[in-house]
Amino acid sequence: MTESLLTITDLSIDSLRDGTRRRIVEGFNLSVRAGEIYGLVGESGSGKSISMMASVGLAAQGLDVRSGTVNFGTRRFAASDQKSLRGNLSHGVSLLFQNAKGALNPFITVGKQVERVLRRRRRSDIQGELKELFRVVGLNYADLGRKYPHQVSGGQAQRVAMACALATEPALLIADEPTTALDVTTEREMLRFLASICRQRNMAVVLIAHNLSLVSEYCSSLSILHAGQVVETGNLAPIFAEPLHPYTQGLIAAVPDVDSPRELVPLIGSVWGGSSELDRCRFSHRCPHAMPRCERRIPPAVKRDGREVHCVLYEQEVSA
Ligand SMILES: Nc1ncnc2c1ncn2[C@@H]1O[C@H](COP(=O)(O)OP(=O)(O)OP(=O)(O)O)[C@@H](O)[C@H]1O
Ligand code: NI
Repeated sequence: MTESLLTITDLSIDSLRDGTRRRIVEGFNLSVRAGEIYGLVGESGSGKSISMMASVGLAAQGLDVRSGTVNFGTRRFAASDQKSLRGNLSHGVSLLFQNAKGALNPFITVGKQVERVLRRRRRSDIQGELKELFRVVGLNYADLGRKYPHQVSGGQAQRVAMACALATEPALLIADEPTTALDVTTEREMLRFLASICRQRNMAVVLIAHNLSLVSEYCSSLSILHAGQVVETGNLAPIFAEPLHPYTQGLIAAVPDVDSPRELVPLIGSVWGGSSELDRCRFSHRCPHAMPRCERRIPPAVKRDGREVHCVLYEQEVSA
């Protein structure tokens, strides 16, 4: 099996908003191999973006990285050392966000914007490489290179952003809801395309998303995050075949199935409800199986069939 490219271990992050300290990511782990698409799924506010941004040294103001280590290739960093993470990972990691159109500079043609990124690492044959990059992302440089961002479609803008991201030949791409702003057809096209680039370049991708069913079509491994805690993580197939965590079960039950339509089961309650105690399962206030011990400590990690589940329902397996 290929070695892991990026491994995040025991990442914890506090928020310092309004003068109060709040633990918003607790014991986050993730490991992605070269050439693999890794899905990171959870509801809005569950901590997907801040976990990944903090892992590459881009934790925003108001956040305090309390613990964790990041291994990237053969190097190891303390997650709290954001400066050194930023300095060292900026060469191997690219980021892709939603709303590419808004992120591109409206006063510079899309061709020039890709060219600028390209110039940071290449000295020769810039024009040839530029045309090639446009071709790789499925765009024609002659048609689009001289257009300004407002003159291209949302899907085309996202491809331009992808060309910028690929121009540095990253080993890892963190795609934070890259298709949320696109229509369903363009969204699938974009993800299929991402998957093929990932294979061709042996590039690792962490794909952050809300939509579990969509992500599951493209990734081989998955982490499901709830209120800053990973609830279930590992290989996609066993998680889908037999979701163990009640939250994963709820998410999968909420996915419409075209082949066998059934009533959808909406998840009740909000991500951050429940008591503000730190050492507890943060899903217990929404959980149909909640019991008193869920409130007493962070649930243990239980390994089963190529995945790990964090839930007291399986804790007898830890000692077994
Ligand atoms: N700069 C910040 N300072 C303090 N708290 C923050 C900051 N940025 C985000 N948070 C808080 O961290 C939590 C997780 O935010 P994050 O953006 O990672 O969620 P997410 O899972 O990416 O959600 P979405 O799907 O909406 O993007 C939220 O409760 C948010 O309010
Ligand atoms: Ni986010």
